[in-house]
Amino acid sequence: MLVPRPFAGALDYLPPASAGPGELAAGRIVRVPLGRGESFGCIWDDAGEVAQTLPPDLTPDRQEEENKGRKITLRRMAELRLDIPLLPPSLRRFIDWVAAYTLTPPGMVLAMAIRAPLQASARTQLGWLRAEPLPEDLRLTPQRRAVLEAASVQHPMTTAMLTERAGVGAGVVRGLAASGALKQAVLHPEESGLFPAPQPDFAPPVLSAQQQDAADVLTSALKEPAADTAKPAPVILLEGVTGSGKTEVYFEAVAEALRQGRQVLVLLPEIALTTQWRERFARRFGAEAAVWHSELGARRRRDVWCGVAEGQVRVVVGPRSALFLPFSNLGLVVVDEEHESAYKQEEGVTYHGRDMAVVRGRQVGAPVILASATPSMETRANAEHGRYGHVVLPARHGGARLPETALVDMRRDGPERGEFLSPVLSAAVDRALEAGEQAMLFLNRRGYAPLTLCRACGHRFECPNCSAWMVEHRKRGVLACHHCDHVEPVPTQCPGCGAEHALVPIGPGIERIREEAEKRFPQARLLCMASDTLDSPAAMAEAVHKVASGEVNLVIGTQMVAKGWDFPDLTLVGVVDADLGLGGGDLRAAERTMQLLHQVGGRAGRGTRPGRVLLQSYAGEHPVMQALLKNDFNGFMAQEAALRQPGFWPPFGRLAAVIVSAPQERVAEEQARLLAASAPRGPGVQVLGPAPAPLALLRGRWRQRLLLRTRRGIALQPLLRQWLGARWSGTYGLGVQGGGEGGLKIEVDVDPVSFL
Ligand SMILES: Nc1ncnc2c1ncn2[C@@H]1O[C@H](COP(=O)(O)OP(=O)(O)OP(=O)(O)O)[C@@H](O)[C@H]1O
Ligand SMILES: [Zn+2]
Repeated sequence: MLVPRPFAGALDYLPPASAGPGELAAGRIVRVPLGRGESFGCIWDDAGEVAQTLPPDLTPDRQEEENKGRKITLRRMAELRLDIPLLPPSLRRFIDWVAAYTLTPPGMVLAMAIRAPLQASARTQLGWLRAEPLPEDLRLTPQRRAVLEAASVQHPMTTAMLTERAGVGAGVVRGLAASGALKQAVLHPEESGLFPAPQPDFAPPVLSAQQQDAADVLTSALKEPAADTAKPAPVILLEGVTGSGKTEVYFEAVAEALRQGRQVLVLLPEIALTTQWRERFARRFGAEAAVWHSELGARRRRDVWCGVAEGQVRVVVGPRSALFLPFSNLGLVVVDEEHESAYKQEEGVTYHGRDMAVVRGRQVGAPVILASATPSMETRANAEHGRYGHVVLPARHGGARLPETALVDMRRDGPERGEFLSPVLSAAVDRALEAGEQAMLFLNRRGYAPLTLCRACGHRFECPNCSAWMVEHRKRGVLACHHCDHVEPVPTQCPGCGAEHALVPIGPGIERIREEAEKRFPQARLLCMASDTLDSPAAMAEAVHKVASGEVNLVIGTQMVAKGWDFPDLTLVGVVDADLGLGGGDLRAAERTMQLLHQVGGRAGRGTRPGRVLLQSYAGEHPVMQALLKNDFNGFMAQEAALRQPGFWPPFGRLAAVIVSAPQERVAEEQARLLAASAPRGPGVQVLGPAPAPLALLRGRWRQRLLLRTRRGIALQPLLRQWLGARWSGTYGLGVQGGGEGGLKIEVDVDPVSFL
């Protein structure tokens, strides 16, 4: 029995008194007594794991018995949850694999996988029908009209379905219900059209010759006889310049999997990106894909989860967490924008969604497609060494050209003091807007200003819990820490010297660029897109609609505007601070900046008119800027590889970060030193550190980092287990909070992406 606690493995239980024959199958979700309380669990069948006794803090009375070597009485399961489909074997093996790879207790991985079906209880639910006739005095707004168009007179739909389809908030649905235009009705999952089936041949595009070749490679990977079990299912890198039609091409593979009656999983790095993707999918396949993400209502999550397990859901689109859905018949996995660091989960179970997607595919024999215009170093290396297949789309679709990139040297041609848009960039925006085109200003920083300073005494506002400056958010009137929840009102008086009105914002955030743009381009129809202002899928959908329809002609945004969008009239992209990502010196800073700027530039000129990218930089000679100017992504990556190879940095070696943290700085330092003293050593194995983390203080905890680095052929996990396990046997697993000395915590991050 696997329970959602940080134990090293499964526990033993007696079956419930009432269990019928066949009901005790592995994968069944059950309720069990645990310690003094109760928990859910899943009947597990991993032969390799030794059954564990309950840990002492949960059953203090049993601890003594154990110590005296007496037999332990097994407890009885409380109840079988027959209303939840079995966890299929493939998901159970995946959970085991992720747990072992990331050094996470398997129960914690299980907890992620089965949260959804446990949260909402009953599957019968109520939905809405459109009243017929509609009330005569009904006040109609465009939003209400959209809901009424989405609603049916026969098939009830839930509030979530209606708000999703109409792109409005739940309030609109409630309003319509109150005015009698929507009537409540019982929803039957089978009849409600919850998961309409996508049609593989609904509206196939006419592919260019290049696209067709690429699509053929992908579909033939799916056609290979599954009987050939000696050969693992292929992983294929689909590399295509921005706007080359990668989506259209991998849709052909999706169609093939549908024809074969298999399920498909498409991963996107962020929920925000699903909006345009879903519309395109529905146009191509005549029905929506099932969307999976954390902001769905509990009921919908449960329905999708069960629908995936039972096979009614054919195509799922979602972020990395969708990997843990209980697919029963998975035939294809697509990871779009595979280079995105958003695929890495940094909290709880620290896993990389792209890498785990490859594992998931391999385990069930499903081909995996990794799509990107700027593939990660890891994936490129795998393709170069023949471990992955490689398909390239070298040109944009329909004769569109890649944008011209130019540099604005801020040392020479910079803006006036206190401003951030150079004359060159401003003039270019003016020209684009006058020509009836759209422009985008990109700055990867939320808020108004990243630092606030007292002009009189030099006082700087720092977060009390983190080693980070407080970021001013002027619209909300607060200073906020971007690393913890700390927020305080912007004071009028300096807390250092008491001076009145002496605080000055230093540097720009997106709000400040907006302010400047409003002054400078008074004619522009402006829209600001940042994750804190567009915080729901519906808000996002509305914003996208405004840009696509031309209602807006100047978009100002953070990294969320960089990715995947397809706005044909957008011709100019201005990068306000191209140097922003280069500081900090982490392993992937240059690679990431390159990918981000290349992606954001790739939004320009996707339609009939040519695009232009202007990079404002103080470091024009930097290899990243030079590569962007020459549009030489491959050359840049080859250079980067040459830098990483000699030191066995990934992808030429392996890394795991060990973060030691404690509320007292001294404790963290001491423990990190002790840990370093027992570090594994040997040929090809090295431990770097300890050193204070760049974010030395985070949420009130002092942090020290160690880095274990090995050559490619040497697995990290056994080394980590031996190293950390020997010293920290008091905790119930690694990578989670142990109740150790002085609130000490040791976290392990295999294949780290963030080095903060
Ligand atoms: N064969 C085709 N027929 C019609 N339209 C196409 C075709 N191929 C691509 N397009 C259109 O070209 C545009 C760009 O395609 P798509 O978004 O798939 O490119 P992409 O390679 O995924 O781009 P990015 O990497 O920038 O996200 C879209 O509007 C898409 O509908
Ligand atoms: Zn903070």
